[in-house]
Amino acid sequence: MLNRIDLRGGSRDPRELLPRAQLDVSVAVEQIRPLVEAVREHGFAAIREATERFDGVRLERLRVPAEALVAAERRLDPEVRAALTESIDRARRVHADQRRTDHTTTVTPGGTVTERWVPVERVGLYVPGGLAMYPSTVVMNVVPAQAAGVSALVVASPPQRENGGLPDDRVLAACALLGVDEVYAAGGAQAVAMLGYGSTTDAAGVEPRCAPVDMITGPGNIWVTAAKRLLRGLVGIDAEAGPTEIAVLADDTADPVHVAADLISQAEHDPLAASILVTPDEGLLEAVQAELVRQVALTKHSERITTALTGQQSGAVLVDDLAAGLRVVDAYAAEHLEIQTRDAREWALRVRNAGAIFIGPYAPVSLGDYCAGSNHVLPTGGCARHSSGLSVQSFLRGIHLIEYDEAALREVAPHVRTLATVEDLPAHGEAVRARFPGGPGETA
Ligand SMILES: NC(=O)c1ccc[n+]([C@@H]2O[C@H](COP(=O)([O-])OP(=O)(O)OC[C@H]3O[C@@H](n4cnc5c(N)ncnc54)[C@H](O)[C@@H]3O)[C@@H](O)[C@H]2O)c1
Ligand SMILES: N[C@H](CO)Cc1c[nH]c[nH+]1
Ligand SMILES: [Zn+2]
Repeated sequence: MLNRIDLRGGSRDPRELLPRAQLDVSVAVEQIRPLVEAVREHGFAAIREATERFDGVRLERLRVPAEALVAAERRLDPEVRAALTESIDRARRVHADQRRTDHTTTVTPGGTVTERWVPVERVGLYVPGGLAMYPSTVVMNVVPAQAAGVSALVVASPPQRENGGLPDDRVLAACALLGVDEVYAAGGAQAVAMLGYGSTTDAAGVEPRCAPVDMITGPGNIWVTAAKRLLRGLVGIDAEAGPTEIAVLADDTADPVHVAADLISQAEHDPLAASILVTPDEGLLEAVQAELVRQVALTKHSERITTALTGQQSGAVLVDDLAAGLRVVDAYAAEHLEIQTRDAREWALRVRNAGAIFIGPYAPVSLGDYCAGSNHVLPTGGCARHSSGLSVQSFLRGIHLIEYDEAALREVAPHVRTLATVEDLPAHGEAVRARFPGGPGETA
């Protein structure tokens, strides 16, 4: 089912040989650029037009009324409430430990630098809702933002025809459970543009407008990811968290039934999702291929799963040994990496590039998607080489406070002046000299 890629005995850079989706984000950026520009110029009217085109919903208003949030929370199925509560509780415990404390370094007597951690003020959280509904993503966005101390949280999620043009009911309920009351029925690139530029909230412009945010986080399909890339700079964004990826590094100890189930679980998100098996064991590879055929036939979303598994972004990679497999998964930098080998933890500690690593037979990616306590908003498309998943840190800025007294500045002044001269920026040196009019020796 998966394309077979044989890297045994080869010496080429695995990055050239590894599968990745053909439709890359930069292509999608050009596709959605006119839409983002339209939202910037025409606000609600452009959002409404795009929503009708892509979501099949005619919007009357963007802002979800407070009563609808309360009602969704009341309607929540008790089992779903219990599961969401558990997910929130575990995520809160992990994210509380990520909080940062201010730190002061005494660089010299009388000279200190303090790093103060300050939350971003107003944040837009995107919660997907196209092929699947994502109340769990409300949890993964909101919990770290609240732990960081963000004061204004705004959620945007696609309107659903079945819910009268409001976002999915479980998504609304999750917002209510977490105390988020500013929620907009908008999806795709138009939602990201609305968050970035702001907009009036209804056709008549009667309701208060959605004020622009300082930062946009959250996962989404290729158009959401493209819009975030386009708005980067105007607003902060987290890592690009696009179509889901799973790589499994496995040896002969792995159970092919588990491996296949995990590959399928993430292919379920999107026809563009990527599932990759990396193994030195040809027997395991064949057994997983057979299991995929068997399990896909039994699963609900078999059509999009088959598209994802047979697409050029997915594959079964044969390597000489686990060390070679490690080089492959490092080059790929998967959003999710499972290690199903002997001494799995040892191998996991050697990995350099991955969004999150799931170790051993009892830590499937689905656990992390919902209830491990870890965050499921993770970098895709190779971004794990330079970025991390969503965390408290994503919502904080470290601001340096520089405090030097007269003696401390005098002591270092010659070095400042030397560097200013080297860079041919003499006014920089003068700004120090002006404080010591007594002469070049920095004596007052
Ligand atoms: N990396 C992560 O952390 C992570 C976490 C959860 C989900 N995901 C990914 O999020 C994605 C969710 O995708 P989804 O589609 O279900 O929901 P989505 O909310 O991301 O996208 C739906 C929106 O896309 C827009 N759209 C649809 N077709 C379009 C087109 N042709 N041009 C422009 N816009 C269009 C619509 O307006 C719609 O509102 C999946 O790819 C999933 O793998 C990633
Ligand atoms: N696997 C997704 C991250 O790529 C997260 C998710 C949410 N719901 C189910 N799965
Ligand atoms: Zn998932």
